[in-house]
Amino acid sequence: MKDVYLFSGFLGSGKTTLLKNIIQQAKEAGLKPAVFMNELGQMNFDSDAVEDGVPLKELLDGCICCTGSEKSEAQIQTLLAEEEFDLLLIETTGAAHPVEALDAIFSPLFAERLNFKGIITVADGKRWLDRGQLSPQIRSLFIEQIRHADLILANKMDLLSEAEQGKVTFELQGLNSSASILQTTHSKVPFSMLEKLTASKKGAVESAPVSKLNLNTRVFPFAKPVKREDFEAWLRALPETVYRIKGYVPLEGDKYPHAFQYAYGMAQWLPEYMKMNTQIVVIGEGIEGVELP
Ligand SMILES: Nc1nc2c(ncn2[C@@H]2O[C@H](COP(=O)(O)OP(=O)(O)OP(=O)(O)O)[C@@H](O)[C@H]2O)c(=O)[nH]1
Repeated sequence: MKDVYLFSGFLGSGKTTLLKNIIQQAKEAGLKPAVFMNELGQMNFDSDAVEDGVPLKELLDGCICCTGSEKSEAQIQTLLAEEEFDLLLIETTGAAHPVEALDAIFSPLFAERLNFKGIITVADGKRWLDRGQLSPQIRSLFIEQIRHADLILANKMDLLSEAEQGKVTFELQGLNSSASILQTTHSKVPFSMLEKLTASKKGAVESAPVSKLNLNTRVFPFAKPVKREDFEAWLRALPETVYRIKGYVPLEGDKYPHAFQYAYGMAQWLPEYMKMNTQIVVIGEGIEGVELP
């Protein structure tokens, strides 16, 4: 039996960061992880985060739930048939309801082969404190992701004061008293803590299905390099309902594009050392009017 862990959490909360940490730790423990990811939008930036040699399957353009769990089943079946691995790490899109995403894992096809260990939900502490600014549907998804977790990471603690850290932890625990909760920065959790999980039986899903969310994704290819100041001014002017941007941005004067991440008002630039497809994906509500600078 192969242990399966499901990583849940809102857009930009730190799931890919967790994935990278756990891949590293599992390898150090002599285990071979495989990864199954799905992405909202047709681009697979996050798969760049998975190092070579780790078996990886992706489901682009949607979440496990809304593109049909059959497709996910097929991908997992291929992984099982073609690859040697000890554990499976599944990163769901930030727009997925964690329980709906379980459908594929609990397929009778895998009953003898997969041992589901639990849902690990990464919650962005700052976003939690400011949840009043989210639309009701998005807020309820955020809450569902916490309620169904077996382990909650109260993440991005470095961005909060001690009092805020306490408040977040207390409130998250109040939503789900049966889950363990850990305060983290950059989703740092010992793999041994995940190994100790034994998943609780998941009940019926009561909340609004994700398909009713008004989340949209748009992909913007760059025709030419942009000035960093112009791009940053554009970011500041974006509506608050833009939750997530990722991609590769060509900057004037630089040979290679920069990997770019934006989550909840915070931008991160990382230099790249090779040619990448210069485009970004923007995820949010009411983003029809958004155009590149
Ligand atoms: N300051 C701070 N930044 C963090 C922390 N954890 C992750 N980040 C940053 O937050 C951004 C989003 O992190 P990811 O791990 O890509 O988030 P994700 O949940 O995989 O995002 P999606 O796949 O879009 O849902 C990145 O720029 C990370 O470097 C943290 O604890 N503190």
